[in-house]
Amino acid sequence: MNTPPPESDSGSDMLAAPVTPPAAPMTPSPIPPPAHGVHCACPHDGEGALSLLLRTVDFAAWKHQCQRRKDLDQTPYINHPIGVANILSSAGVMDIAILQAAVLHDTVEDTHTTVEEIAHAFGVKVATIVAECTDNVELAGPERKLEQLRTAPLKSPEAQQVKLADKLHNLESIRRSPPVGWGVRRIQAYFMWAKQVTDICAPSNPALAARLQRLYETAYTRVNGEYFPCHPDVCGPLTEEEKGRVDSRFAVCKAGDQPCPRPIFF
Ligand SMILES: Nc1nc2c(ncn2[C@@H]2O[C@H](COP(=O)(O)OP(=O)(O)O)[C@@H](OP(=O)(O)OP(=O)(O)O)[C@H]2O)c(=O)[nH]1
Repeated sequence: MNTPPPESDSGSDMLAAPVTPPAAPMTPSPIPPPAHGVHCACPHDGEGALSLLLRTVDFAAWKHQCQRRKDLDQTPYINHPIGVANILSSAGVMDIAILQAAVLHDTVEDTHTTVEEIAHAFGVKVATIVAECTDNVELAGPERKLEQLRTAPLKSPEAQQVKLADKLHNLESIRRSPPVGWGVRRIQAYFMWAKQVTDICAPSNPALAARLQRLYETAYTRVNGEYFPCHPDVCGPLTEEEKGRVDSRFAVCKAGDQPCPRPIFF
């Protein structure tokens, strides 16, 4: 007895179509292949801005996948570069190369990525901005900070805008949830140094500069239950609105969520 052909829900003419064996199932790999390493050329022919930006975010997420921020909640590192790009875009920056450079700005400094790799994947303009935003990691902390001050006026307006957004994101995250172990003095020292850098870069994007100025004038942080001005020289008195903001660090957590109990360092 002949067995009937398997039923199809795709209409009768599908029954007449030649049967092709199903493709072999893909073996899941523990680590997905770095699509960005396979794809090259910059940008891909005909690639739209949205696709290009997503490819850039995917590349950066891959590179930062093992890294966490220094805050108590051990936020995934990639939140920072995405946040920096979002600050620029919400300030009206539409140059896709600047947004891509923002997403990639810490890949060379903090991962094994090279400027050449970025140039290959995303083009020379993006790679040049990223290189300008990359500190010389061979310098010790204080020298690196002086070097940022020395080089800030020499940077392109594109790189200066990324620096403004980078600092704004770092400062806002310090205000909300300072890195583990940072006391008031360290927070204030970071704010004072950051202001010197952003004052130099301010003309590249007045809207971002104005946001930073507001932050310097209003930001407080809470350490051991006490409120302190983040920038001791320019900050005004503590307002109720600011107090609420400082206290809102758990606002993004759902009820029952806990911050990571133990710092993880990579
Ligand atoms: N605010 C904040 N910063 C964090 C956090 N996690 C990591 N960082 C990074 O730490 C650096 C600031 O800490 P510092 O003590 O001043 O720098 P250092 O560890 O490299 O010496 C910043 O990078 P940088 O390259 O040294 O300075 P920048 O040029 O990005 O400002 C910032 O991106 C976090 O949770 N909050």
